[in-house]
Amino acid sequence: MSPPISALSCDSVHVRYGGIEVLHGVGLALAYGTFSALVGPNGAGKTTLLDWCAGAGIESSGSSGSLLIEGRQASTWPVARRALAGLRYVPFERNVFPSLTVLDNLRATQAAGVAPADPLERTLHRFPELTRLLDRPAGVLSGGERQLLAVACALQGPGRILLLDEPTHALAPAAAARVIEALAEAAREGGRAVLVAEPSTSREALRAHADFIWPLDRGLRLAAQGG
Ligand SMILES: Nc1ncnc2c1ncn2[C@@H]1O[C@H](COP(=O)(O)OP(=O)(O)OP(=O)(O)O)[C@@H](O)[C@H]1O
Repeated sequence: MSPPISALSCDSVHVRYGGIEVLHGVGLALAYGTFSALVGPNGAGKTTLLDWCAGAGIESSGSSGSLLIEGRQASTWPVARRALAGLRYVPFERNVFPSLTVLDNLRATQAAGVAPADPLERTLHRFPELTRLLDRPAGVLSGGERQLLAVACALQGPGRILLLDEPTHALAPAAAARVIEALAEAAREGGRAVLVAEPSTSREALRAHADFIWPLDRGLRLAAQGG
């Protein structure tokens, strides 16, 4: 019997910035229905790896590696094709439309004609902080409010493979726990493949909910833990 096809896997990923290699042949694999964490200290290369998987502008910087999305070689695909294949990337910055209101950001992430994966009422129940902000331009939100909105948009949207760079940054412990629980639920109950990059496993909710931890340090990945 052949092994199950990963939602997303990458292998032998090398990335260089201006001749300096910062990822030295790393890889990971994500399965639908699982919640994973890419964990490493500042400068380990977490953002670089997520950017590379999402095709976010570093393809031409001297990088190489294999990327499979549902078993199809996707490393040469442009961002839009990766998105059509179900990949949704929530970068650390510039993760909302600043000139649109919070409500319009939430609407904009839904696919036309497709019921949202997470209806608006559920999103607002999950993140009640957003309710009083619905008419406000996203560009004036605080860092934590913006993170909540970015996560809510990803949960509402149609993406089945979610990559999120430090989604709990700037959040108080209780809100961070709700974000992690919501993402873990999207994986377990929604059948999505979810990967968050975080600097450590100090958040209790992350330790409690992560099916797999992928440690990354100085561009080198150690063996995955969990499963
Ligand atoms: N555009 C760039 N040009 C040159 N070097 C870069 C660039 N972006 C990142 N780097 C370097 O690549 C290495 C990995 O950075 P990266 O941002 O991927 O790490 P990280 O694990 O996400 O760190 P953090 O937790 O601090 O966000 C760092 O040494 C960083 O200085």
